[in-house]
Amino acid sequence: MLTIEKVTKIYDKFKVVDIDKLNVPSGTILGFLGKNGAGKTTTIKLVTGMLRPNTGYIKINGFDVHTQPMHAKKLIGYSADKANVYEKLTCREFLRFMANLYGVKNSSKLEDEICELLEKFDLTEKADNYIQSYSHGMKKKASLLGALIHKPKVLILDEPTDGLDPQSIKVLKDIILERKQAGATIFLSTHILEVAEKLCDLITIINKGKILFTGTLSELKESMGKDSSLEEAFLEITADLQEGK
Ligand SMILES: Nc1ncnc2c1ncn2[C@@H]1O[C@H](COP(=O)(O)OP(=O)(O)OP(=O)(O)O)[C@@H](O)[C@H]1O
Repeated sequence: MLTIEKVTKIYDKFKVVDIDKLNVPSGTILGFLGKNGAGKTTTIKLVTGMLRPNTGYIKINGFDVHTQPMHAKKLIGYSADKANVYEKLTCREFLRFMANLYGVKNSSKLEDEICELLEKFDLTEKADNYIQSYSHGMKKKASLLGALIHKPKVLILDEPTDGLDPQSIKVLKDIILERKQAGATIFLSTHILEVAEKLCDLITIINKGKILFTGTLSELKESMGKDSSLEEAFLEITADLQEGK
């Protein structure tokens, strides 16, 4: 469960994030959508505790990210928009390191889980090569595996499909659905509306730091008063704001 309450983040006197309330229950995938510069990455950095809000609070399964950071951060798996990996490690070493960081001890079970994830993402052959030698997409996959290896209760993914090939996108979607079935909370930002449409239980649209809509896809269509696609609804909602309607 993820709770955002009265959170603002101010840069140069502007509120780049100004969220009154957002709840993502356990066992739910929320797609966080918005135009470039809408405030998605800043919100994600606030949720992961990398940034401190000017006002308000964020809770992960009831633990405040800023006043109880160890309890809250232990529950989070995070993959950044630009792959957050240690390039001087091999991918296998990186995954062991990430698991250990979150309290998972070295064991044959962990080694099996690492092998399984590497295989699913087609990284087995290069698993013992340094990440610095990887392509952009391979680094992104390593970063995603680092977020998944400890089976976090709350998974935060910033542009998770960016740079991935279609096979890996399918594998990632299946893993996200499995984690949801297991009761995880998944918060993902994306510009790929097809990903949001197919995968997400809830959609949030943010613009200029403020949430314009949160609900299911059918509620979004209902609010538009017609049977529009997510793309049409997204363009219409954000265009209205641009024109100051
Ligand atoms: N460190 C910073 N200093 C000043 N302004 C910042 C800083 N970080 C972000 N901003 C501003 O905050 C706003 C939101 O940026 P953010 O990166 O959260 O957008 P985004 O929705 O993730 O965009 P994109 O889809 O392009 O990645 C932008 O106007 C950006 O210029």
